[in-house]
Order: sequence, then C-alpha cells, then structure tokens
Amino acid sequence: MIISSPSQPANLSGTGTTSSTSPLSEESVESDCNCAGAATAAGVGAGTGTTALMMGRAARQMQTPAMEAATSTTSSTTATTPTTTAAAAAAITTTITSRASLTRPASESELLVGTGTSGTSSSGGGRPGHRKSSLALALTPEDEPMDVYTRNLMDLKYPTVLPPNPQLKALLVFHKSDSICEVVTLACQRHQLDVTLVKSKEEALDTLQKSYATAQCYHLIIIDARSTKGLDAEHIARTIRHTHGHHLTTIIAVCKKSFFEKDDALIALLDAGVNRCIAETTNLAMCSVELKQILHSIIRPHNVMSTQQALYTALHRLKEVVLITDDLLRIQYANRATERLLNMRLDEIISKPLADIFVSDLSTISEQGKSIKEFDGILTVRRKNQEGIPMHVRVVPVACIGSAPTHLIFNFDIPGGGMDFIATLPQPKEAPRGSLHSVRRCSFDVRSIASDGLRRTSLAKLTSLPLEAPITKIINLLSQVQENCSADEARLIDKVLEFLKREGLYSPQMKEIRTDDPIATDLIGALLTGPSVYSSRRSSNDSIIRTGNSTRTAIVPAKMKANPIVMELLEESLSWDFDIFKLEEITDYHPLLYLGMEMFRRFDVFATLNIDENVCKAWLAVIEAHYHKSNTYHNSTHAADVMQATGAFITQLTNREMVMDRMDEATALIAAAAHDVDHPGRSSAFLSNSNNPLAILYNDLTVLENHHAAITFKLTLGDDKINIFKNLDKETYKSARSTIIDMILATEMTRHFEHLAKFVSVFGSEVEPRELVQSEEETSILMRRMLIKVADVSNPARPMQYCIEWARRIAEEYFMQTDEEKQRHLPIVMPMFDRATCSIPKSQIGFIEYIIQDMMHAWDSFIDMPQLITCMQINYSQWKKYDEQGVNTLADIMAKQPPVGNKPSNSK
Ligand SMILES: Nc1ncnc2c1ncn2[C@@H]1O[C@@H]2COP(=O)(O)O[C@H]2[C@H]1O
Repeated sequence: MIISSPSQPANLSGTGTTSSTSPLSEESVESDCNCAGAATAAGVGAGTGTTALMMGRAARQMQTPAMEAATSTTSSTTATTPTTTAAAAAAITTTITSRASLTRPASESELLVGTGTSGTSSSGGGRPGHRKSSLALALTPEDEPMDVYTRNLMDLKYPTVLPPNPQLKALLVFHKSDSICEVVTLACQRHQLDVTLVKSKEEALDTLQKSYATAQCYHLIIIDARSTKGLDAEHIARTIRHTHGHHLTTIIAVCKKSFFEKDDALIALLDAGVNRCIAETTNLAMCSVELKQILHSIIRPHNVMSTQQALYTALHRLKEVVLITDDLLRIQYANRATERLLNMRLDEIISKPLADIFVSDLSTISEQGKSIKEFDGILTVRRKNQEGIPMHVRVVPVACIGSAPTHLIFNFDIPGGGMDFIATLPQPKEAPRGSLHSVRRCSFDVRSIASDGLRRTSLAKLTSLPLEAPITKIINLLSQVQENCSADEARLIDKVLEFLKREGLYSPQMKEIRTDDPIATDLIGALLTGPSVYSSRRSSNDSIIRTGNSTRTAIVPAKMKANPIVMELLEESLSWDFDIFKLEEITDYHPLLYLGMEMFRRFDVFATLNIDENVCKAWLAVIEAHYHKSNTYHNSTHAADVMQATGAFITQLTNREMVMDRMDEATALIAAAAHDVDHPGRSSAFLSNSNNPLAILYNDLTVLENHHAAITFKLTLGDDKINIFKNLDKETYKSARSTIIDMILATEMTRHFEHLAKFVSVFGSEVEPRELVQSEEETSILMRRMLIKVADVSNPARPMQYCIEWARRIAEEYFMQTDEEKQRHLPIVMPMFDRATCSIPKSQIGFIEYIIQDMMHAWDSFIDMPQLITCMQINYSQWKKYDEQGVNTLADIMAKQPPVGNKPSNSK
C-alpha cells in the first residue's frame, strides 16, 4: 500500500530542502530558540492535500479525548484541540507499518508527534537536534547532510505521511497595517511562511474559499483581536472553525497585553476556536519566537493529525480485521472488516466490552490486577447471531500515554489465512445503502450492458448527469437515518428501502385474498391485473366487437322537458337514493340525456362553457347514442348513474365548503357522462386476448379507458353542432381536455389502489394536503380522480334494491363475456363467472371487501356522506345472508326482489 499526497510522490524518507532563505534580518532569533525542530517544522505542512483521502466512519469514531500536548508560554494561552487520540495514531502507525511491527515491544510504539519540545529536546547524532545547522544551510536536496536521512528513519518506522517540504501558508486578518501587523508579517516571513494579508472577515472567508477550491490550504490564520471595532475576531474565528476543512487549521489571536490580566476575553476567543492568544508586540524577536513555538507545538501536530486521516482510511478499508480496546478492554476502534466479521454496525461495536464479542475466555490476555500481555493464538469470536467463529488473533499492547500499555490492538484472521472468508459471511448492508450508485447497481450494471466503446462512453456520461429523482433523494435520506439507528430500526428501514426501490410505488401488491372463494379471486384478479396475464392464448377469430368508427345517430326528444313524470323524478336528481332505473324506463332508455341536462342546468354548465343549451343537449344525445344498449351494465344508464353520483358528490363538497370551481364541476360532469362511452361490454383483457383493434391501437394498455377518452373528443370536436367546447379559449379548452382525460383514465381498475393510496396519503394525513403535494392543482387532481372512481363503482353503496340490480347487470355482462370466450376458444378471463355455477352473493362480498370498503370509508371521511357506508353495510349483510341461504344464481336473487323502479326500502 502506498500513500502519497497529490503534490508529492510517495517518499517517506523525503529529502528536505529549504527553498528560500530568510529575507530577514539583523534581528535573527535562530540562536535564541532551539531550532533543532526546524526541519520538523518545515516538514510538517501539509496535509490537507493528503487528506483529500476521505476520513472514514471509523476514523470519526476514534475522536476521543484530545491529545494535544502543546506547551504554553507565560504570555500565551492554548486551547485544547479536539482531534484524534495518540492511541489511535499509535494504533494506525503500528498497523500500517507492517504486520511484523505488531510484535514490537509496547515502548517502541511511541508516536513521533506532539509537542515542539519533543523535537527540540532530542540530542545526539542522528536525532532531530542536529537539524538546525544543516537545514539552515541546505539549499537543494543534494545539499542536505546525511543526518537528515538518518533522522527520517524514525519517520519510516512511524510515518506521519507528511510531504517533506511543504510551503506553509499564513493568512493574516488585520483591520489595518500598523506596526503590530508589520511585525507579525515579518515574523512569518522569517519562518518562510507564505503570507497573505486581508482586512475584513469577508475578504478572509473569500480567500479561504478560493484556497479551498484550488487545494491551497492555509496552515495558520492570525487574527487581530486587539479591538472589536475593526474586526470581531471571536466571530471570525468561530466562522472559520465551522467552515468545512478548517477543523485543524491553526488560528491565533493577537491580543492587547491588558487582555492577559483577566481571562474572560481570552477564554471567549479560545472557546470560539482560537488555538492560542498571543500578546501584541513590536519586538520582532519576541514575535518570531512565539511564532516558532506555535509552529512546533500546534501547527505540526495539526498537520500530522490531518494527514493521518489517510491512515485511518487505509485502516478502515483493510481486509484484515483490526480493533483497538482501551485498558479496560472496551472497544474503541473497529475497522470495516470488523463490522463484517461481527455482522454489526460500528455504533453497535464501539464501547462494547471485549468479552461480549468473544466466546473464549480472555484471561490469557488480561487477568485482573495483572498487566496486559501480548497474545497470539486461536479465540472464538461471537457474531451478532451468536454464531461462533474460531479466529487466529494477535494482540499487541500499546502504551499511548505513559509507559504502561493503555490500548490493545487486535488483529484477526482465520486459522490458515484467507481473509476473503469474511467477505463470504452474511453481512449487514453497507452505507451508503440506497445511494444512486447502489440503486443503479441493483437494477442493472450500466457498464455490463454497454458492449461497444461508444455506448460505454455515452452511458458513462449519462450516469454523471444530474438525474437524481425525488425517490432517490428519499432513499438517500433514509440511508443516512439508517446509519444512526438501532438494529431493529435499520431492519425496518431496509424493508422500506426495498419497497422504495421497486417500480410502481403506488401499484397494489394484490392484497392476499383471504377468502377461499374462487369467484372473488377471479373477479378481483381480473379487475386489478392488466391484460398481459391472459395473453398467452390467442384466437384467430375476428372480434364481434365493432368500435368507434361509426357515428350513431342521436335522437333528441323534441319536448323532453314537457314530460311531467320525468320532471318530477329529476327534482330528486341530487339525492343518493335517486331511482336511475325508473328514469331509464320513463325516458325510453335515454336517462343520460335527461339526467345530463338536469345536471348541466343545476351546475350552470351552459354558462361555464358559454354554450347554447341545445349544443349540450345534442352532445348528450350523441354521447348517449354511443353507449351500447345491448350491454346490460355498461350502457347509458350506468353513465347517467355515475353522472348522478358526481352531482351528488359535488353538492356535498359545496355543502362542506370544499368548493370546486365552475369549470371543475363542468368537466367532472362531462367526464362522468362520457367515461364509458362506446364500451363494448367486454373487458380490456378480452379485447387484448381477441386482438381487438383497440387493444392493438393502445398496445394492450388501459385499452378501454383510452378509447372512452379518445372517442369523447373525436365525437365532440368532429361536429360543430355538438362541440360543447367550441367557445372556450385555447388555454381553458386545453385545461378542460386534460382534466376530462385524466378523470376518465382514473376509472381504470388496475390502478385502483394506486389512486386510493395517493388519496389516502394526501388527504388522510395530519399534514395539510398542500404540504404533501407540489401544488394545489395536484391536490385537486387527486380529489377529482377519487370522485369519479367512487361514482363509477358506487353501486354497492346504493340503496339495496339498486345495488342488487347493478349486481345483476354486471354479472350478466360478465357471463356474456365468458360465453363468448368459450364460444371463440379465447382465454377465459373470469372462469368462475359462468351463469350455470356463479354465486352472485360471493362475487359481491368479494368486490365489497377488496375494492369498495376501504375506498368508501376514505371517501366518506373526506366528503362526509355516512349514507354511503350505511348502504354498503346493509348490502354487505344482505349478500352474506343470501350466501348463507344458498341464494346464489341470478334467478334466485331476482325472485326475491321487488321490481326495480319502486322506492327502495333502505334509503334515507
Ligand atoms: N357490483 C359489481 N360487482 C362486480 N364488479 C363490479 C361491480 N360494479 C362495478 N364492477 C366492476 O368494476 C369496474 C369499474 O370499471 P368499469 O366500469 O370499466 O367496469 C366495472 C366492473 O367491471
């Protein structure tokens, strides 16, 4: 493994050089301070470039008590730096150096980081104390004396991953260039710091931002804190400290001497993120010494720490299992391989007593009262599921603070080697789960499907496009939550993620059909699934269905309003127990025309569309004429029934002050009137199975509903005399058309649960609907879809007598389809709907239980029409009774009914 910084090749023995000599000065302080650490100081820089390697999760977990041991001088105050531990550094150093190093005695594991004095106090040949003179003279690598190389052997052993000669950069934030500022600048220059001077907070942040963009980091920031008039040093320090990439930047505050008499101002600065406060001085020597101490005691350790993030990352990604405990054998660090081995997430591992993850007795490693020993042998590890795995474990005690071992490094592999074994164990999924990347990987590998170079390139470009969908964002957010939650919660979120990654988020997973009743299964299956399941067998016979091409002649009764019986009946046209069958009868099978005109009049549709009543009358007549009288269910009486329910719902919405605007009312009524126009009396599945031209035209997708919507507009726009939209302006027409199409398409049953789920999720939530959807228009669309859906299948919630008649009609239509399928040797879409054997009560019980019940409850909670629920429950009980009594066939049931057209008994 080689680690290098972007600007420097991997070169741990690095040849030191000073690229420039000090421009200073007669006031040299070289002799005053112990400059043995000069090379060290020169070699400290760093690191942000190197730390471009991401700090891993494990590394973040390592941030325990701060290790900073910087010395403070009499005139300075130093803040503790909240960074990584010496223990971690030692562990990392030890691990990365080599496996062999695990056998080294603990005393050797001392880290070559820390105080300036550690460098300065060294003496003797080959140690840092010899750097001073050599570095002062060295101009090029070749000029460097050999002792530099000797010293760097220590770096080889305990590398700090620092480039050898980084140019240290200082940012000076001084309101004005006075004598203090000048001295600070000179002192910086004396120590070869590259100085940038800025005069305001904004300029400072801007400079840092630019430096960040160009990977040119500032190692030192010195802020003028002498007065709050020019600059608010505390605020600047806090802002910088909280800016990404500056947690290890050294920040110094230059304060008035008087500040040092009381501690409050200085402590406020230190708490804001300043590392050290120094007293203002016009004495360059004093300032230079101060700066030198800062270089040794703060900047160097900071740089060491920042570059060690590369080591954390290396350790984190290691295939070998490494974990570190403290002296009480509590786990302090675990790498990713440990997570895999234990099948636990890091947050479950950290702080655990070591004994919890071993089945074996650990007394060989640590006996009460005795010192921690090295260990090399077999121990059995306990995984989360209690499974035990024997592992070869090596344990090395390390002294991080003082000379007694404080930490233990554990290194595992399976007996006989083969670390890939861990990869074969069942794993917790790794973060970032659900990232765009992982979602893509789940569905298909873009690269594997791109066979030629050209496609590969363009697909690669595609993956970099900003194509993140909202669902991906949701998945990513949940994945983030998952990283910090309990195992149980994580499992639940996993389940949620699994669903979210599926297509057709709102498509129903067909509810498990609890009933053992094959009739209900047949019916629900046929309604909720698309036609493709029936497409295997095809008949070569022509369909008997002729659709859509001939315009039927509409006969508009000349004096429709003159019929007093019709007029009287229509007075009740908004009540839930309106007798649609009587209307059918007394209008000679023109219920849509009469009911339609009544609705248009009541809801002011003529005015809304700015159209003559006669155009509307003609339109209704043509639409009605295109309903097939031969259909027992899908005829114009059903259309009139749906229109009547729509009128009743609009009225109730208005009563509840959930007002639809006039155009919304008009379009809802038009959609209801036309929603099944030219229905062939056979299902979409039948059309697909029989190669009907409509199924071919619409590719087996939403065949009937597409046809109803299309033919509505074809008929309407095809004849000026019936074009009810002709006076609308372009925009209004466009919007009306879109609403009508959307409502008609919403009656398709394969998307029943999708619409219901969306409606419930928006209107059933505590949250204001507007906050859950993107716009008011979207809320309105969901409401209109549900309105027409409920109206379309409201027959089981109508007064019982009507409910039974509708059940008879739909059953008869299903039977006719089955008859035809049999006759033409087509696949039988609902085999149980055979007139000889079918139980009507059972089919109705299934229909109510699986399709109607939830939807009616949702709609009733929204619109407040309890009679829907009352009727539905009475009807349900009646079907149950019939079922128990064995009243099954249409004939049985009809024998029990009073003739339709009489007022039902269970209405309000
Ligand atoms: N009472 C009922 N019993 C069984 N199926 C029904 C009943 N009412 C409506 N349906 C079905 O529900 C479907 C709703 O959409 P369609 O009008 O296209 O066709 C309808 C019928 O297939």
